[in-house]
Amino acid sequence: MAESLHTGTVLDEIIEGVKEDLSLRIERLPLAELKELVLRQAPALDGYAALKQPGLSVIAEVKRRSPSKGELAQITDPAALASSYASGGAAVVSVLTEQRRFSGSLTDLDAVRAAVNIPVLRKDFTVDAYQIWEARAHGADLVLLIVAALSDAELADFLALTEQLGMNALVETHTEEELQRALSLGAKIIGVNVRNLKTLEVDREVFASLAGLLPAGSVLVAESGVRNAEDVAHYASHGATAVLVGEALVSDSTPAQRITEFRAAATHAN
Ligand SMILES: O=P(O)(O)OC[C@@H](O)[C@@H](O)c1c[nH]c2ccccc12
Repeated sequence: MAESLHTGTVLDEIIEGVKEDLSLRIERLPLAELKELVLRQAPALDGYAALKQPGLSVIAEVKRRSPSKGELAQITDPAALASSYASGGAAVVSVLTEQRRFSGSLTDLDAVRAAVNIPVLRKDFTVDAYQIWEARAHGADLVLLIVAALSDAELADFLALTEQLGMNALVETHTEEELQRALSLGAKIIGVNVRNLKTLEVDREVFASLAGLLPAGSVLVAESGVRNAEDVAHYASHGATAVLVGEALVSDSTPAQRITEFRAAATHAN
């Protein structure tokens, strides 16, 4: 286990709850049965290709609440929200499935999967291979792997499993050390979360400082704290190939237009 798991941070607390909820699901549906469901799924869509398209890609998130801000929006119809994201030109829809802090669920993931034909990211605190099988069983094409929550051995295992399942991983980093670990284990899609998950503080400058360390041509996602087109232009000018946006989209009355505006802002930044 990573050292961070013993220090009592927000991340540690979230993961504790995730593990408790997970053990109940495993009791209800053992891994062998879950694997049967995966066999019945259509093959995963290519999330890497979707993010590598020319221009800035937007990963638009279905996010009900957050530990730092509480409820963000009353999302009564996650399928309709996801459809509007797709119509605005989102490359990928992210669905938060963590229940205790983010009020997400696999039900939200199912609804979104049925509503759109672009790649879907299951956004959760992945600490067990079971969650990756589960993501695929529910039609997700990508999963989030948070480097701060995983040992090298776990990260390597989980990357291999996503590949085996035809999926992609968004590998989230926040420090140079985490970035180096992600790169040395062969992560293809790197995320830089400007929010520190141990303290929940946002520092947008973290993005530029880590982006500069990456080889040219990397698929690089700027995560968190996108408030407006200016923030998007800022990340794009520092090398983001994609931005991951939650709050600014769920709290907007016209999210499709907002996505179109974000994509245009990046064109001007380069
Ligand atoms: O709502 P925002 O500030 O646009 O952030 C979206 C996304 O980056 C954030 O939800 C996030 C990034 N990494 C995470 C890991 C777990 C849970 C949530 C997250």
